[in-house]
Amino acid sequence: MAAPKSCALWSYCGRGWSRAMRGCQLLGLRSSWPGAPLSARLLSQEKRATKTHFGFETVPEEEKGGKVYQVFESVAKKYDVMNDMMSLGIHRVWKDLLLWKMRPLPGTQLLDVAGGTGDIAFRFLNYVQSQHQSKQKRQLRAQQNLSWEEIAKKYQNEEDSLGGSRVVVCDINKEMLKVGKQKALAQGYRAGLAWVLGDAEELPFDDDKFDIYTIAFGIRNVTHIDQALQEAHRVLKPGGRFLCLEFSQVNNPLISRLYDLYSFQVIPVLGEVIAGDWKSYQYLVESIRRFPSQEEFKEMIEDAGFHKVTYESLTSGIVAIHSGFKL
Ligand SMILES: COc1cc(O)cc(C/C=C(\C)CC/C=C(\C)CC/C=C(\C)CC/C=C(\C)CC/C=C(\C)CC/C=C(\C)CC/C=C(\C)CC/C=C(\C)CC/C=C(\C)CCC=C(C)C)c1O
Ligand SMILES: C[S@@+](CC[C@H](N)C(=O)[O-])C[C@H]1O[C@@H](n2cnc3c(N)ncnc32)[C@H](O)[C@@H]1O
Repeated sequence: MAAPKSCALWSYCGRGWSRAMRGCQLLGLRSSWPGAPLSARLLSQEKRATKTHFGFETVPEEEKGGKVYQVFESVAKKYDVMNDMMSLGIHRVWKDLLLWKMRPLPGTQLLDVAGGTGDIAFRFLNYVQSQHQSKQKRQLRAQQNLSWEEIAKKYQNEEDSLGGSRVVVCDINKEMLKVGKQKALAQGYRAGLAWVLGDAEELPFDDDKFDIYTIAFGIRNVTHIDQALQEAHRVLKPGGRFLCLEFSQVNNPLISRLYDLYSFQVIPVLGEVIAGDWKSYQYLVESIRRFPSQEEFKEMIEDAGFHKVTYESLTSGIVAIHSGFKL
């Protein structure tokens, strides 16, 4: 597996450090190389010693990104079928609920980070298209004197059918995006949709670009969650909304016992049987247990500068949707 080029960038913690590293990269330098300035080498050694978690494993920070990349490269082709099997289709309801919470207005510019195979983007396009069609129907009913040609013209323009709304799917993994693009082609999604390879911790977009930022089942995999949240804040327009759908903490002790049983005894077995990949699904359930609780995550979102942060737990807290605004 070839880790993405931006792998070296995973070994930073703050923005300044990231920029310095990027500068070194552009100059073809690495801070660990003997030719690099002493201060950069010392910082690099310090960073190398910083540990994080990959599921229940403790790993050096700079290794986590590569490991996560491998997981999703490995599961990409079976990803959608696995989700339906493991969740008995419930993940579809959770994703629909995210859209209902979002209620995008005509002309919404959405960025779906860690968008993978496009589930959120396709739901968004369906939603805005049906909203726009209803609006057009209402307008047509009000303009009874239009000719048939004029009516047909209104329905023909594909770009127009979305009322100016657009979605950009951004994901770090080429294989996940490849599967997503194939799905889009097969299901006839073309207009208003773009696919971008990029890291949630260092988004390849200008400041104040998007009305809504979504991340579904993605942020748990990011090495520096605080950095990803700051990036979300940066790319949103003032007034823009952050929405995150992620596994969370089950508070009912009985459900929690059943959930643990299902997670640890069933999910990796399904992973092995269906996708031939026990390890990736073991990582999935372990990473869920490592993720902060609803309240802790809410605080992290507030720390990144978001206001009016709220959350809603779904299915007894198996997942939660967090929402916040950039003011
Ligand atoms: C590598 O990384 C990943 C790979 C991926 O493919 C996906 C993701 C990201 C995840 C998504 C996009 C979401 C979709 C994927 C999942 C939901 C899989 C993860 C699943 C869990 C962590 C477990 C929770 C699942 C659910 C609540 C869905 C519903 C499932 C059931 C109700 C289980 C029913 C199954 C059986 C009855 C089969 C027999 C099971 C046993 C013998 C074991 C014992 C099990 C039980 C007694 C029942 C299980 C009970 C629960 C799960 C709790 C029920 C809770 C309530 C009803 C509130 C990715 O990062
Ligand atoms: C469980 S999938 C979620 C896909 C999709 N959002 C969904 O709900 O089905 C997690 C995705 O996060 C992506 N990912 C992991 N780390 C990332 C990062 N640092 N930046 C962008 N995407 C990342 C993975 O490549 C993968 O496609």
